[in-house]
Amino acid sequence: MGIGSVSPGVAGVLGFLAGTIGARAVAEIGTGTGVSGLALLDAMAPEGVLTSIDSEPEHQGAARTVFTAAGHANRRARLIAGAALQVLPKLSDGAYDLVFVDGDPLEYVEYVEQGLRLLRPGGLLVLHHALAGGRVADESNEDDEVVIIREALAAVKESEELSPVLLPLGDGLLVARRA
Ligand SMILES: C[S@@+](CC[C@H](N)C(=O)[O-])C[C@H]1O[C@@H](n2cnc3c(N)ncnc32)[C@H](O)[C@@H]1O
Repeated sequence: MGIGSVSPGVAGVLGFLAGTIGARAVAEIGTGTGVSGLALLDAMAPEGVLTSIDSEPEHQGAARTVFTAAGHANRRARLIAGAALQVLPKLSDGAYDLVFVDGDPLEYVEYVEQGLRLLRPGGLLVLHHALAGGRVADESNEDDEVVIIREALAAVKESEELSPVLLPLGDGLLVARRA
């Protein structure tokens, strides 16, 4: 899956979701070069803050340049360099309106668990690559990341706190609302 940015369609849906709920606090796993982050910042409440995690500081440097060029003040993007599974436990319970997952697919089960903890009631969990380009539905495919994504989707489906819909955008975008 690499470090590719979200597609324009996925960026559009992210912006639509963040704008519709008037998001003031968004957490993102996988800053990359800032394509999804920019869509979120553009659509969030004017003083809203994006907290975005990436293990590669140079990716975040590129994202910062994009955010600044678009006119977003530094205080609106809290970029945290580090491994997601080390950073996420330090973020506050129930403090986020939307959590966007676009990090390491091998960690998706833990991201779902952490995302649920971070979201306020009514908040949205959004998982990129949820269909892994059709590989998730191919029962003969047992690649590690595909198996883990299936486990993450099962955890979302089985959670009594999450109501999911799966959108055929990019290589699958799962949106789940926390009760
Ligand atoms: C698909 S890219 C994110 C693209 C970004 N959302 C965008 O639209 O521009 C995935 C990013 O996750 C980061 N990443 C991968 N594994 C990670 C981990 N365990 N912890 C934190 N970041 C990670 C990579 O460095 C990469 O920048």
